[in-house]
Amino acid sequence: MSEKKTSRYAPDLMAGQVALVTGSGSGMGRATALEMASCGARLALFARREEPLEETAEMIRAAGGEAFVVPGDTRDEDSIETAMGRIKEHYGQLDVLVNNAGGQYIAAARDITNKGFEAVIRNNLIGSWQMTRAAADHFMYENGGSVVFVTAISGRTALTGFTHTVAARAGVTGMMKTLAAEWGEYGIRLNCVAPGTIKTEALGRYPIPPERWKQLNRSVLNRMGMAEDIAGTIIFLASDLGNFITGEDIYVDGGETLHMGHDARDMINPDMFDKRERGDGKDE
Ligand SMILES: CCCCCCCCCCC/C=C/C(=O)SCCNC(=O)CCNC(=O)[C@H](O)C(C)(C)COP(=O)(O)OP(=O)(O)OC[C@H]1O[C@@H](n2cnc3c(N)ncnc32)[C@H](O)[C@@H]1OP(=O)(O)O
Ligand SMILES: NC(=O)C1=CN([C@@H]2O[C@H](COP(=O)(O)OP(=O)(O)OC[C@H]3O[C@@H](n4cnc5c(N)ncnc54)[C@H](OP(=O)(O)O)[C@@H]3O)[C@@H](O)[C@H]2O)C=CC1
Repeated sequence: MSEKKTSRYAPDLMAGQVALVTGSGSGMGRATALEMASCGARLALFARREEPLEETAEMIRAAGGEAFVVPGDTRDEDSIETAMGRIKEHYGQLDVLVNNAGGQYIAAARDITNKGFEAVIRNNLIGSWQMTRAAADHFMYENGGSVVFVTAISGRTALTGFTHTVAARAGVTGMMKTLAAEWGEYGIRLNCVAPGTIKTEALGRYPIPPERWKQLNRSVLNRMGMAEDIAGTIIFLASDLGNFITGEDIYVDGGETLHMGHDARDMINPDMFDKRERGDGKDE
């Protein structure tokens, strides 16, 4: 690794380890891949679009790390098998899987069709299961490993307009806990990171005007979450720092799920809400 690489963790924290990060062409997946590389991990980058993945790989290589691209769809078993085969060929091992790929559309529950519900379950629950099962089959039953799932605020709170994805993410959490109980004997640790509202380009795809994000940002820390906030937690869980942690579900949401029934400070000084940031990935 060259001197260009910077990390908040020790530069050899993940030395000798191979990590597969899904959805690593953008947002939190990219931030995680970059920081894992700066900790000495060798990366396999997985998503549907090759070009953004190549950009991430280039960024890693430019910083002196090692990465290669395996395009695929978490919903497609064949592409997952191909990816696992290529990782075996290229690195001969897989120690860490980050199931970060996902997405959904916003809709009122009464407007979600069965087909639409199923599409979101496939993208966010079944896709993660398929990746995890394949990683265990090909690598982790034999050598152990660590799996981190990126979910979303679910379980602790309702999120109207997102019934399908809340169901999927809560499903991932239940699956993770059960697998953690079953697979401890193979040395496989599994955990979830549940982001709150994180400032990535993805939020800009929602049909709301930028100024509305200030009001929607419910973090009590007076800022939006950043992709790096999530990356740091994923690495903590995936690496040896989290060696005795399995079956955990960590919310990284700036206190968004603290559930203030009503914020009475608004009656004392309404100006204190002015500092909230917009969340569509762009500047004010
Ligand atoms: C106002 C916002 C307030 C937010 C408050 C803060 C909350 C923050 C927390 C949010 C948590 C999550 C954040 C993020 O995930 S960021 C990511 C942003 N999302 C995206 O980037 C888009 C992701 N979506 C997709 O990739 C696809 O839509 C999906 C994979 C989910 C489905 O694709 P697929 O190809 O499998 O399915 P089809 O296109 O064939 O469609 C099948 C049926 O699904 C329904 N559908 C699909 N898209 C939509 C849509 N945009 N609107 C309505 N319905 C949709 C539909 O029934 C389809 O069937 P038909 O084609 O027969 O109609
Ligand atoms: N931003 C936020 O506030 C929150 C986000 N989340 C979740 O966190 C994760 C990362 O979010 P964020 O970085 O913001 O979003 P992005 O949209 O930037 O990243 C998601 C990535 O997943 C990939 N992807 C999506 N579906 C598939 C699939 N079926 N197979 C393979 N790759 C896929 C996409 O790449 P490609 O299109 O090339 O396949 C994309 O790069 C997502 O699961 C998201 O739903 C959860 C809570 C809040």
